[in-house]
Amino acid sequence: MAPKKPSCLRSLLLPLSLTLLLPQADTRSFLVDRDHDRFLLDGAPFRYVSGSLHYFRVPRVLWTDRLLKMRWSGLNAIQFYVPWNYHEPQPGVYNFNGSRDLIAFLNEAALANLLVILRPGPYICAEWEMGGLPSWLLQKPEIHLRTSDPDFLAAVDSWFKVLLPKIYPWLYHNGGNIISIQVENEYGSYRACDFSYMRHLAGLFRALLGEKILLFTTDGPEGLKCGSLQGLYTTVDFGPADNMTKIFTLLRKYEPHGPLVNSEYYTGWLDYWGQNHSTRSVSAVTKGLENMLKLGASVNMYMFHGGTNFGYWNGADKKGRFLPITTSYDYDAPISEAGDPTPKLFALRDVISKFQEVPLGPLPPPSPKMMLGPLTLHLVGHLLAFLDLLCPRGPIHSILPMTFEAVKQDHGFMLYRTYMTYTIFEPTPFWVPHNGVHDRAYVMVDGVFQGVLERNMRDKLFLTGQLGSKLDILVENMGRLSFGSNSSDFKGLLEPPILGQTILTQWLMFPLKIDNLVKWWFPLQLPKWPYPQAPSGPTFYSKTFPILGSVGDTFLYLPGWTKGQVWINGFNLGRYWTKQGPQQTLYVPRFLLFPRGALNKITLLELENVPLQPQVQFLDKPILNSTSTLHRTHINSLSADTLSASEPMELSGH
Ligand SMILES: CCCC/N=C1\SC[C@@H]2[C@H](O)[C@H](O)[C@@H](O)CN12
Repeated sequence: MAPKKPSCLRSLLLPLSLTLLLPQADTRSFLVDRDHDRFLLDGAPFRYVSGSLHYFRVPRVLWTDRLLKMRWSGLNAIQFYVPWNYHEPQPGVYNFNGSRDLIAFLNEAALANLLVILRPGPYICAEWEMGGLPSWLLQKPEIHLRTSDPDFLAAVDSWFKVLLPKIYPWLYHNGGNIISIQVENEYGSYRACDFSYMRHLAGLFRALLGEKILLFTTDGPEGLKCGSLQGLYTTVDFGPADNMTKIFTLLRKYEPHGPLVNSEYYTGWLDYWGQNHSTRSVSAVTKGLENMLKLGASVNMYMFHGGTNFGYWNGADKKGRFLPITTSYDYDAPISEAGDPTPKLFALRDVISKFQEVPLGPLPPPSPKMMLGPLTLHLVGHLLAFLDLLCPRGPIHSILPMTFEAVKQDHGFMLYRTYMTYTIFEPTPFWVPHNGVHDRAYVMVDGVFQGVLERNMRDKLFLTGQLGSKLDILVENMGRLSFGSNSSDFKGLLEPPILGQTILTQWLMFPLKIDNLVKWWFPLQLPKWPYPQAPSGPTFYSKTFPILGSVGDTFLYLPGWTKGQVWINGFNLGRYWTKQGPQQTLYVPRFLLFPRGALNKITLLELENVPLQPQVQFLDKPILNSTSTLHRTHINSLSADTLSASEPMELSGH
């Protein structure tokens, strides 16, 4: 389906027979039939069986593959968010190119014969950085996010006046494939409960999208009171372990008539670094789906394909302590992070086939996988040795430390530097009051790594140093809170650190542009290391390697490394945290790799400790469920030849 075109042009684009069959834009409709508790599509009873996938977690070259697999699974619709921060990196600067080409994704979905349930926010949650809100909103520190705060609404209006006109032609009644649009996201779970805000959003959507498009809200059962709004169709979200009858009965208090809708039926769940890998059983998920379909409900399965939090895009939760989301968003979904069908997919397809026609024909086979290595990486240099290149504009000086937001550093890392104003002979406590490290701080004195301070976890180190010694603190932003009562999750040193009895002042802030360095400046002449000790702490390692045969999808395995960031041929693959788990491998889509002997390059920024053998491997299977304790047993279980293989060998691509 293409967006609205003059009917004469449409008839030229389509064979006459098809033109006669397809309803013209002026007769296309997607409506709620309250008399019969159902949807109507072009006047005929319709129920959607939908699945969520996020274009912003899947490289564009893989969109078609994932969408066709979802169509083959029996889905007739997909649901996805639009992350504001993915498209407006700075105020008034917009990016809808490449893997951000939202219209191209809508078109790919149309070509796969999939309708679309769109969720443009402005807040989206989704375990995405700051729930999709741009961090530059926090340059006004007093802003009240997700409320009728005029500063927040002004930014929202400006963003939606760019976004919504782009999707207008893609609304179903205009000839496109968007059948409904969600306003906000689980607003009832947010402390503000600001109806003026929700009414403002509803008014903005109506003003820019017209009266015909179905607008809806989604909330958990406990959020319906503050999350629903008159004029917006109310839907719920719940998983296989929840009481469907009880929740749908509660929903009927808000929508006495019209189709029952579960907008997020959880097929799996998210993972946090340091916690066990989450799964949901095939039997429970399929049973719950069948029960809902028997009721005539429309259902969206969250997630149907999870994908990956590449780069720094993961969000975080707060459950007693700060919990960053892992790089993998596999979600134990029916389609795996690498795009492979799982037993859960086939079981769900069988259930769907009992209620509606599913496409025939074979599902595309799993993608070719490859193993490689182990590769031995070499030391490129300590992060401090590249400071001039990492911060070409030079540092910002301030008496007190400044946050990432104050210096307009959205993601990644910032170095904070001060100088010791007296000699400290005895190990002296060093800490940041009020849990003020957001989120991890790698502390160095004259280039020597002293240890890590971690939000909620580790708040004190003991330091010594000379008068005039450099005290360097590399602070890592581990992703802003994507759920919970306060999304104003400022990053950096939120308070001036204290050494002994001294509040440390006179700071230099170096916002680091690491991705630019990795992309453009490596390989470099090894910079001179100005300190007597060997580099320790944040250090770059790298390896250039050929792949002799064809390439396949693969999973980067970093045994013995601690925590850091990885780039493959300049692409930021995401964070690793081998020491914490449960994720032990990073998904590497084959299109990132050069085949047939061309040179590839892997670059690591290891933040803590490098293994004695600085090796990595590429495996043909992911390891997502191995916390550090389990991990050692897992290492032992890996076949000896896998671990002891010599340097790069011919690919076992298959
Ligand atoms: C008890 C759950 C409250 C938080 N809601 C969640 S956790 C996983 C999912 C995604 O974040 C999704 O974006 C939310 O809308 C609902 N949900």
